[in-house]
Amino acid sequence: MAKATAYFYGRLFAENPHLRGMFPPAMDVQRERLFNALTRIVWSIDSPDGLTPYLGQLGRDHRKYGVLAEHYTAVGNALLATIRRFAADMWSAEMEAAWVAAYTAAANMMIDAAEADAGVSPAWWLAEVVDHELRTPDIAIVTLRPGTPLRFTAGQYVNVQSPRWPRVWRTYSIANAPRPDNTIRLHVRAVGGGWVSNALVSHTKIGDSLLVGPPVGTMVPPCGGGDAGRDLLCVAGGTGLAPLKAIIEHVISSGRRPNVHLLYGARTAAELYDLSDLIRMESSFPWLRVVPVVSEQPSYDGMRGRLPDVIRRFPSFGEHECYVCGPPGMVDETVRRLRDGGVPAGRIHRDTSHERI
Ligand SMILES: NC(=O)C1=CN([C@@H]2O[C@H](COP(=O)(O)OP(=O)(O)OC[C@H]3O[C@@H](n4cnc5c(N)ncnc54)[C@H](O)[C@@H]3O)[C@@H](O)[C@H]2O)C=CC1
Repeated sequence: MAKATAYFYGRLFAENPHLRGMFPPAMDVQRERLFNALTRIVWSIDSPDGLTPYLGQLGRDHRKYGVLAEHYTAVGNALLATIRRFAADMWSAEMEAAWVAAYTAAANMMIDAAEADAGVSPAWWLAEVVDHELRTPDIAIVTLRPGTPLRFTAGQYVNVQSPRWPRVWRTYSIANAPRPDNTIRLHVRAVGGGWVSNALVSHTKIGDSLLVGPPVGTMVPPCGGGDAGRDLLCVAGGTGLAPLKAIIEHVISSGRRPNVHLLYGARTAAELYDLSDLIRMESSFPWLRVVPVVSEQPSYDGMRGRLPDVIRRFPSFGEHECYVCGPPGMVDETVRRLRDGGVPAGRIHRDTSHERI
């Protein structure tokens, strides 16, 4: 696959040199994003119900790059040349016709969504940093106030760009439900080699400006019907807490009173960077139960273990609406355990960074 993506970008930039300037200098994350998007489209081609909203979000999110309708033709040609080359013997005229039709339909959905969005919403927001709190040496909580209101649903995420790294966008979940003052909070861990995360944690201060893309993501709270009445289980690993905190805030502000279990995992007690806030939420909303779980500190005197294992110590969550977010390995294993424990797939909502646009 690495060879095919390298060929694709080589071909795209050779035939359209002016497009290179739209991409960041380092293409590693970009390659992965393209692969994720294409995989998602190919896997969903027979289920347009899921694909239409996904392509709509993808099209709207691409406005921040300055993407125009003609760019889709350039990308389509480079993709076709790549598939033709790598599928070699298996490729036929019928397959090519089917592929062109599928690509054109997908591109048109993205273009239509972007055009409709252009009438009602900015392509990106300039946001002022109004608070910056270092909770551990490498985790910061950054509060932003977008210049014009950014409408989102609890559980969604945004792409963020720092002036330090032009054209490099990284995704962060919004860690709060919509607020009257329009501010949004991000939980950011500086990761090794992470350009944007290090810029946000160590080189950003109150008064700075960042660029924020449109809200995306489908891990949102139940919005009505029978499921809205269910109790909730939220399983958060590290900064994967962010969207789950937003969902819990949303549930609290909706006036509903379901029981909410939040299992909040970190490697050490010191990494439970948001525990004091969560305990405050717990004391004002008695239906919320916060359970901190520490996996790599034998001296910790609370609940110890790995999140997927800890779930088994509780009575079944078979009747709950379950939300899981954190490192991909943790999410995969937790989802598997919940399924094994009798939770139907439709009631498990997940968000991992590798599935992001
Ligand atoms: N910052 C944000 O807004 C969001 C972050 N995320 C993702 O959440 C993750 C958070 O990472 P960190 O804070 O560095 O977490 P971490 O690596 O410190 O781990 C947090 C918890 O997950 C458990 N864990 C880690 N890997 C596991 C595995 N393979 N199997 C079972 N349990 C495992 C740990 O035991 C710990 O309890 C990142 O992958 C990030 O991309 C997801 C959504 C939003």
